[in-house]
Amino acid sequence: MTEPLTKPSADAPVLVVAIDGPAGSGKSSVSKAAATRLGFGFLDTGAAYRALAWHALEHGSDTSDATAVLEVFGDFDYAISLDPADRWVRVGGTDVTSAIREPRVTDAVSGVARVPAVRQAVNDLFRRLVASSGLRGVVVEGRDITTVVYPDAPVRILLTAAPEVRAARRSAELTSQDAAAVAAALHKRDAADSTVVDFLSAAPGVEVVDSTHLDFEQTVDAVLHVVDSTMGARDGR
Ligand SMILES: Nc1ncnc2c1ncn2[C@@H]1O[C@H](COP(=O)(O)OP(=O)(O)O)[C@@H](O)[C@H]1O
Ligand SMILES: Nc1ccn([C@@H]2O[C@H](COP(=O)(O)OP(=O)(O)O)[C@@H](O)[C@H]2O)c(=O)n1
Repeated sequence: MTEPLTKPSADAPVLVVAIDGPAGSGKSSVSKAAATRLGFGFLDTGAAYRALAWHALEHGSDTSDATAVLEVFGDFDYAISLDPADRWVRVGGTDVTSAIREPRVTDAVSGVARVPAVRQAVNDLFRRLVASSGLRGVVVEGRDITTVVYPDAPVRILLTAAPEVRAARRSAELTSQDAAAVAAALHKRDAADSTVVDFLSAAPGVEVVDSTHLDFEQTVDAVLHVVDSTMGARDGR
């Protein structure tokens, strides 16, 4: 299935595989693996909201105050790698790849993601990053990618898993933190985020991949199966 990374011609559209889902469903890790197998780029959109939350905290701003968030958004200089083999995130030249995963950022992120003007501006940025990537395809993952950012993407998937399974996976990843606290923070963030976008039910035309009873490789295969069958149907295969 692997194809050359670059586009066949400069004006060919970038093929977008749009993946949504709640926290801990595997969006980031599964999308990265799927992108690698497809020879595509990978865009983690949550990293932009996390980086903005980090930036606001650096300024000592109140991330629950929309006016304060908009003020720091004014000098938010954001850059991200689309290369699944070399992931990095920078704000104003500072590498924040690890810092944006810290609990203080995770706790603050839903506040900045609630501001409509921020969402509109970062969504435009995502589309520009993908369109100018020069890549043949990009797997784009987040909360509103299948519905708001790329409602017309040729492949749209909602990746989901039972809440207790998602909490257990996130706790297994964050071994230095108390498991009950990690689970509580994840459910609290889902509740806050779901007031902004519906990422728990699939919009018309969106395929559901439920990984509750699948291991990691089986989940990647299930996503690639949707890509293959959707593209095959589109190409008349
Ligand atoms: N199907 C799966 N089975 C087991 N572990 C998984 C599966 N999918 C993802 N994981 C693991 O669960 C954790 C959370 O996945 P992640 O990609 O960070 O989710 P999200 O981006 O949706 O928050 C990671 O440690 C990842 O390796
Ligand atoms: N497309 C997106 C992506 C993330 N987000 C916000 O950014 C936060 C962090 O996203 P993430 O993808 O890193 O979170 P996880 O699902 O990986 O835990 C989410 O909790 C949302 O508040 C969003 O609003 N829209």
